[in-house]
Parts: sequence; C-alpha cells; structure tokens
Amino acid sequence: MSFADIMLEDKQRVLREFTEVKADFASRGWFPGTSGNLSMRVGPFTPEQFHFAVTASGKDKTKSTPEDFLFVDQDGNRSEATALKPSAETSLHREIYRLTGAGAIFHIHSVHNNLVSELFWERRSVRIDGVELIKAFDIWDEDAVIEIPILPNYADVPRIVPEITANLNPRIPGLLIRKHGLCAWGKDAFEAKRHLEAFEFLFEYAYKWELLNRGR
Ligand SMILES: CSC[C@@H](O)[C@@H](O)C(=O)COP(=O)(O)O
Ligand SMILES: [Zn+2]
Repeated sequence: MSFADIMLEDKQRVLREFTEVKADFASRGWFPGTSGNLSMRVGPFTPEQFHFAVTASGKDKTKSTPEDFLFVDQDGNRSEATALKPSAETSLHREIYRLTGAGAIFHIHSVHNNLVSELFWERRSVRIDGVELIKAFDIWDEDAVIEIPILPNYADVPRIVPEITANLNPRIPGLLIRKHGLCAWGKDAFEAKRHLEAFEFLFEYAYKWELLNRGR
C-alpha cells in the first residue's frame, strides 16, 4: 500500500501517541545530549513493505516542535516530501521492523544500559535470572532466565544491521548496543514502553547485583 493510501486518522493517531511517549521519556531524562530516537509503524505490514514515523536526526528530543518526526518507508526513504532528516539510526529500526513486524521501537541511552553492556560484553548478553519483572515480556515460566543480546557498536551504523539479523532473539523484545544504548520494541507504543521500562529496571538490578557479589 502506498503512503498516500494509508488513512489520515492512522497517521494522526501515530503522531499523537508519539508526541506523548516522547514527552514522557524526556521528563525522565532519557534523551541526554540529543541521544535517543523513537519510531512507530503506520498502515499495513509485510516484511517487504511498510511505513513508520521516526524522530528527525540531531534534534533536542526534550523539546516539542512541528519538526520532530517524519515518515519513511522500509528502505528508509521519506514517505512524503520534507526537508527533515531521519534519525541516523533509522537502519536499525528498519531491520527490527522487518524481522519482528513490531508496531513501535524506542531507543534510549542510559547510564545503566551503557554500564551493563560493558560489564557483560564478554558473554555478549545480560543474563537475568528469576526476577519478577521478566513477566513484562510475557514470559511467565517459574524462575525464568533470559539473555538480552549485546551487539558491537560501530560508528558506521549500517554495520550494526547484520549483527541485529544474526542475534535478535524473537522471545526478547530488546537488544543492547555496546556502550551505546537499548532498543526495545512491542506490538504498539504501550507495549514497547512497558518493555523498555522493564529492561531499564533489570539493567539497574543486574549492575547492582554484580557489584554486590563481585569479590565475594
Ligand atoms: C548525540 S549522541 C547519540 C547519537 O549518536 C545516536 O546514537 C542517537 O541515539 C541519536 O541520533 P539521531 O540521529 O538524533 O537519532
Ligand atoms: Zn543511539
């Protein structure tokens, strides 16, 4: 389906939800130094064809302006004419949508997500064992253990894409990029936000647990 054929109400709903999530994350200090980017899909999805709204690159995401978002397609091309530049990390969002069919993807840099990505870099994952908040990912097993993948960070962002293709775990709606940040996703903005908040809680827990137990 072409972008013009997607219902105006759907595009407006996406922009409304987008604006709310962005303001909420900004109030928590989750966009330090213009870092972070958000995207939300709109209209029908096939892995070969989809559209999503994404934050414009390099903006101060704590501010709300008419130039915060633009729509792009599965190849990262603008869906409609605009001078805005999509996030420098749009290729990561594209690949996650292609692989998962998610409805929203949120990327933030935090001190805890950066710390655990380095602390557990050798095992290439953060292991979380039996913590209640794992249920936020719809994993209900007794004493569930999950591994959140850690991917290498490259200045040339498209080089990270094959790492996503190779390491994304369909059970785990998020991944870390080493000393960079977290990407978390869900079927819609509500779910993606729940996942992102749970990851951030679990990273703080994993970091503090490791410190408490080191040298014991
Ligand atoms: C300003 S440091 C952060 C950037 O390098 C990048 O990682 C980031 O998250 C934001 O990039 P952006 O192009 O604004 O979406
Ligand atoms: Zn980033």
